[in-house]
Amino acid sequence: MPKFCANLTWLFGELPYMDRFRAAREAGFEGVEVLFPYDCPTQDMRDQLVLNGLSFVLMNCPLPNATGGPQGFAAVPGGEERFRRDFDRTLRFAQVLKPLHIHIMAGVAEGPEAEATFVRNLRWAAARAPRQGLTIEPINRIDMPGYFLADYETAARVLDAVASPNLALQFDAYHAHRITGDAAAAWGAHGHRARHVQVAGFPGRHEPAGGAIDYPAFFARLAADGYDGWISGEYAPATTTVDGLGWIR
Ligand SMILES: O=C(O)C(=O)[C@@H](O)CO
Ligand SMILES: [Mg+2]
Repeated sequence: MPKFCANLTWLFGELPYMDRFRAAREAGFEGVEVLFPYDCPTQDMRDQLVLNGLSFVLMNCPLPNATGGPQGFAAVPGGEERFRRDFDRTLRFAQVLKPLHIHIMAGVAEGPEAEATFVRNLRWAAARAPRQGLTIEPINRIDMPGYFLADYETAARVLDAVASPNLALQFDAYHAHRITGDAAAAWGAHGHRARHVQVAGFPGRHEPAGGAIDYPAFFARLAADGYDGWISGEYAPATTTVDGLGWIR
């Protein structure tokens, strides 16, 4: 049985943030992720997780940049100090929130020097928090122009170079389809590196149903491959969140 979790940054947006935890539980989810859980009282959020018996699956590093500047510095040459400071701040939140994974964002950069910077920073982070699950995620450059990590071959090289047991691939089927044109084939080639999966329909990034990605087949493939991590709904509901949850059944 797949473990589905709800991305509360995208789902249940009809509700105030703190009410989304109970709504997710009532809708049948056993886990949630929040991309940037930084601007709410951390203990209140922890209480919601415990009260509703929810696993906290994932959060992002770094904190959102309130000045509208770049999001993520892990692959930005010259941004090492900023990356380390941000990572340590994320770890302080993580001590309370206890996420299974922290997704480390690469930021906007390009070229071999950026890749070398990414590897160095990830090695540092993996050693700094050896018991914390960490992920990196290829994100398509149409949605995030200039984002460094925008293909699976680079992700594979970086993961091999870092070679740390607590760093793995975050496989977002929506991005995979936009990057490669075939999410299922990308999973076939790279899914063995994944410890976290996110899903959304293509091309609209609504519910994972009825678009270009055959999700019933994709979920069956994950199960056949022995994937036992979480599958997160990270999409913009086409109508209301609850009305759109038929895909889980
Ligand atoms: O954009 C995505 O897809 C993500 O998973 C986010 O973590 C990026 O903010
Ligand atoms: Mg994603």
